Amino acid sequence: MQHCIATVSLSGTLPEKLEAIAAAGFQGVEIFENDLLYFDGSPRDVRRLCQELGLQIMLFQPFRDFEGCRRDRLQHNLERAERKFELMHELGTDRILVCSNVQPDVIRDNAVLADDLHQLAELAARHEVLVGYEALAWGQHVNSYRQVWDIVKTVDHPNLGVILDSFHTLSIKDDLSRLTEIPGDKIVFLQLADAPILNMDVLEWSRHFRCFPGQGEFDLPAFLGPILQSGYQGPLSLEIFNDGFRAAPTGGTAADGRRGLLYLEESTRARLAASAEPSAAAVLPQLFVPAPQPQYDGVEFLEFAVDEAAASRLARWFGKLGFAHAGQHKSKSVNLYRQGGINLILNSEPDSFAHAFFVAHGPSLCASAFRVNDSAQALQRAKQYRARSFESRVGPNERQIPAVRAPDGSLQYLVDPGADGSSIYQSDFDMLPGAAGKQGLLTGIDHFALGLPEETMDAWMLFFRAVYGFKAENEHVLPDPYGLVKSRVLHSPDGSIRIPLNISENRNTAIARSVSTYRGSGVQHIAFATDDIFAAVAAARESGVPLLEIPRNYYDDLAARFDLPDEFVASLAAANILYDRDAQGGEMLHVYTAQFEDRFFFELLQRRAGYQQYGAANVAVRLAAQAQSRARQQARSNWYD
Ligand SMILES: O=C(O)c1ccc(O)c(O)c1
Ligand SMILES: [Mg+2]
Repeated sequence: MQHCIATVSLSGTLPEKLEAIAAAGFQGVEIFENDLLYFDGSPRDVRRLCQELGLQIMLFQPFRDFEGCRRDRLQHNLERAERKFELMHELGTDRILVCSNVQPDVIRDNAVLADDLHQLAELAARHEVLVGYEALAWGQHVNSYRQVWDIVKTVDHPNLGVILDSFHTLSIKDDLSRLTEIPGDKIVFLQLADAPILNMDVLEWSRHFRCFPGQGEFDLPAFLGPILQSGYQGPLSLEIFNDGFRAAPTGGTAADGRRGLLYLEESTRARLAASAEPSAAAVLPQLFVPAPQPQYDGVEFLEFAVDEAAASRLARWFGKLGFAHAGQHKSKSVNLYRQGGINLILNSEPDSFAHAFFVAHGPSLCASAFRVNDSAQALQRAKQYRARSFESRVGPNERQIPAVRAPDGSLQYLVDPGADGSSIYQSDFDMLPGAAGKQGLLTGIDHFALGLPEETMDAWMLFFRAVYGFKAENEHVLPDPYGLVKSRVLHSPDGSIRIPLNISENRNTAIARSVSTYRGSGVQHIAFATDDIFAAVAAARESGVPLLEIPRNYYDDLAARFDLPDEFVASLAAANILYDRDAQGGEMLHVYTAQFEDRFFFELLQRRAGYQQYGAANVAVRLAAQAQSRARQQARSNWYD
């Protein structure tokens, strides 16, 4: 379908916005009146600029507080409209949005509103433009698309139709069943926005918290599906009022918007394909179908960008945690460490992607690799979703692994089993005696958590949902001793890959400090799975892994909360193991290591009886314990001691 976006959705000057919109591949644009007012050129200049960029001006908006106004204002309002119609000729657009009146003195009589809109439609006919009437959710009298449709039906004029906006309909949980009543050709325009579910004043919610499809929590396919079924063929247009977007780099936001519309098309298509109605089958050919999302089988490896010195320090940590040095790259300064099904790579190759990443961020996670059933297909899907692919320099006989750039520029490799059954390591590495992987106590990567700059969370959500088909779990707000942390887990549909994403608005929380240390997003911790947490802790202690100490008070509370036997609680306390239990009796037992150079730490974790969460209740305990440990360390290192 054709894609359009309102200029209000982006930061920058009008020419900057238009350039970004064209570069992202939109066919059209809604000119928001304020953007025109602030532009130091004529409407004809805007028209020319759009033409040069290959953009069609699909709508001009908004026109406010027209219908049902004070009777002595009506003539003035019609004259005001006429001036806008003339302006639209200069812009070269034939559609205008009239939003429902929000003035307290509006006349609450649909016959009067219909009469006013009839006069407006007559005027529009003389100017050969179309008027679309939109219900604002906070409209004084008209606040639902159902009222708008009733009035438009009454007026019954070829130059007046309906404008639908998903925000105004879904924010008030409006009845969607009458959407199919509106014939497609009576829908003048269709605006789409997602949003997080928030309990707040609807006007404030709309003006500050809208986001792109796939970034929020609205059921947009339930809204778009019926509209397409009733024959709407016009563009899908984004109209996003969002404080973060107004401040974010223009090009990236526009690109996210395009991805959001593609994702909405794919999700709506899936919904309609499951329907038995013939009108649903009829619209499928219009909708975006990318390559199917891959099937996943866990994390293949995690790769760290390091220099020689950091490589040897981190390798010592890996050794203490039971990893074997399993391979040495044939042509690069890259080493593989392995235990159970876990592969960790240290990359200190000068003049490489990892090196550039190291220079920018210091010791950090520069790449992760997902095991997929078909990496070529997974890469194709990523490209269809306009992700950037990456090709690394490979030596002779080394394997080129398909890779995609994540929103922060780090890499995500897509690794499939390969036709000849050989592993990616066999072709590129000289394998060492420990190559089979030490049969240690750690068996796999349960999850790895990232800390993100606050304003980038939306982009990550959409990227993982669209490109990889990951699911987003509900947001948790967690207390850090110095502020709040918001955490949302993304996981592959089968649960084999889990990535908690964390943001914080406060400046001194663990997440905020992580963002400042890395100068951007970065890995916060990596959780290794074990089948025997007590043995894993004993082994870690034995080899001198510093573990995070948990206060005694925590265990007293635990005994009370879960009614656990005293000896069990004592054994947890002795090992600094945190505990959680879900409603079905599933259990999680976990410990944390100290931080590696104030950047990231490891978690050893055992899930029992199908426990699926992350011990959110324990995060606050961990954050407080980490803050205390940092304070102790600082006290020890004071210069005057
Ligand atoms: O917030 C507003 O005023 C506003 C204006 C125009 C729209 O199309 C809309 O959805 C909201
Ligand atoms: Mg709107």
